[in-house]
Amino acid sequence: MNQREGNRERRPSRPGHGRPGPRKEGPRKPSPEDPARRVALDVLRAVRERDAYANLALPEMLRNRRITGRDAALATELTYGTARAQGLLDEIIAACLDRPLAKVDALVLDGLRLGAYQLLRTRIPQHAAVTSTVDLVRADAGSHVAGFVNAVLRTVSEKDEEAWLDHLAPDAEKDPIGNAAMRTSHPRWVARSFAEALGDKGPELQAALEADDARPSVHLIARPGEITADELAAITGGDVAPYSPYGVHLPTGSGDLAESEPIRQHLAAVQDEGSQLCAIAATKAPVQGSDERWLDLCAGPGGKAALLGALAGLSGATVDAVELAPHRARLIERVTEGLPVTVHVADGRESGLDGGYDRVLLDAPCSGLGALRRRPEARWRRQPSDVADLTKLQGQLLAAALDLTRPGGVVTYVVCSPHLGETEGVVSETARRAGAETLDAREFFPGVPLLGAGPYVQLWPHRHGTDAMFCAVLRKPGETAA
Ligand SMILES: C[S@@+](CC[C@H](N)C(=O)[O-])C[C@H]1O[C@@H](n2cnc3c(N)ncnc32)[C@H](O)[C@@H]1O
Repeated sequence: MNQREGNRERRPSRPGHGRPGPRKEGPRKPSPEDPARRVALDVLRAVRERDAYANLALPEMLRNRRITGRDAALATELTYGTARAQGLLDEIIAACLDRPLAKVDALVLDGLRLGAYQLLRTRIPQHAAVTSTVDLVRADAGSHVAGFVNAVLRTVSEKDEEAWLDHLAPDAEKDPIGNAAMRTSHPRWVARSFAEALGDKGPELQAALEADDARPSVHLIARPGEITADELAAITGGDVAPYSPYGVHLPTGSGDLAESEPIRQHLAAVQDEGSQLCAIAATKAPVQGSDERWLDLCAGPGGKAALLGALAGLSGATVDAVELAPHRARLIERVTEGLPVTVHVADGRESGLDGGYDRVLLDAPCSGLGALRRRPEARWRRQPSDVADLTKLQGQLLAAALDLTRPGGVVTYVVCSPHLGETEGVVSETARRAGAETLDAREFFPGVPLLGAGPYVQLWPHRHGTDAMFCAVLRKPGETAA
């Protein structure tokens, strides 16, 4: 039943797009009665209006409004859950309207998404989900929209999520990718790129998308030479990571990490285990001859540079870290303080550095499709055209990385994406042009299972519990240094 059929008398005259009616000016006061939902709605709005990142905006708002405990947990669940499920929620909301979704005022749509998420994916009672949402939207967009929001949400609540999916999802036989995409709330093009990388449109694609839709645990790195993973796990109450010797997994929902003592003392940092494994691989690939000069060509904000720097310090090497954005270069300086790392603000394609490096890590700018689970709204913000722009830059940076490497030295190419354009496409073409040898990267991920046929490594949330990082290792041809 659509909204016209079921709730005609409740619908407002027309809460038109771009004409939201009377609104309060300036920042709205947090509602004392419902601080959690107020924060969630304000973050969703900031994401939409200012391109804010939910995982940065939310903790800041919680801190500023002094929201803690159960309210903070509820705000987190509602904000991230709604942002992640946005496309699916929109499909369902659209099915309850008698006009295009684009005609609904954006402020009202934020509220409808938040309300629909509560109805479909939480155990919050229907009455509480609807009434609280109506109250919030009324405060933001005016009383005239209250009946409309109430009516739409009541129509949403007539089915549970599974029933909506049965109603709306494409046929699984005819369109398996479209079906899996909708069932796991992913854009179709993202699901297709996963399917192409996995070589599967069936159960494994479904598992990969489901893992990508789940809230991930936070991974920490115990800084080599500062603290061991065992010690860090004991202090934080986490578990030692299965593959990285420096990794610790925290339980989901661990509190404010900025408050964590090991992080405050710079003994540990937040870093996905997949990122740790790729940085370690960059130090493991055998080079022929000297092994003292390392380069991190796209280093900001410095997670991998800090790990490289610590390992370089232990082995007597030094690291040059290049970053285009000055503010990100400053972050590298901060996290590599005391380590043998020199930071350069430059374009990696024309860094002006003297070449002849023994090892180069290129952790290239990428679509981030491999870390969507950590950035709730990202899957709806990214566009297929982003990838085309990025692959050109990635190819240029990889060619520059090979130029800066001495004969016999190695380049490790990493992206946080499984998209074949950014992974195999960039590497095979650039390696061919440069005449570089492709090494079997699986050898530098000891103990990590399910790495496929090689020579590249593609990690996956559903197989490894990591972000979907890609890693290729190339050796520059030519004479070796003594
Ligand atoms: C994937 S991030 C690197 C993450 C980093 N390795 C870490 O572990 O923290 C890519 C970085 O490359 C930088 N970047 C983008 N274009 C660049 C260029 N042409 N030269 C150098 N750095 C660039 C971005 O600003 C971004 O900080």
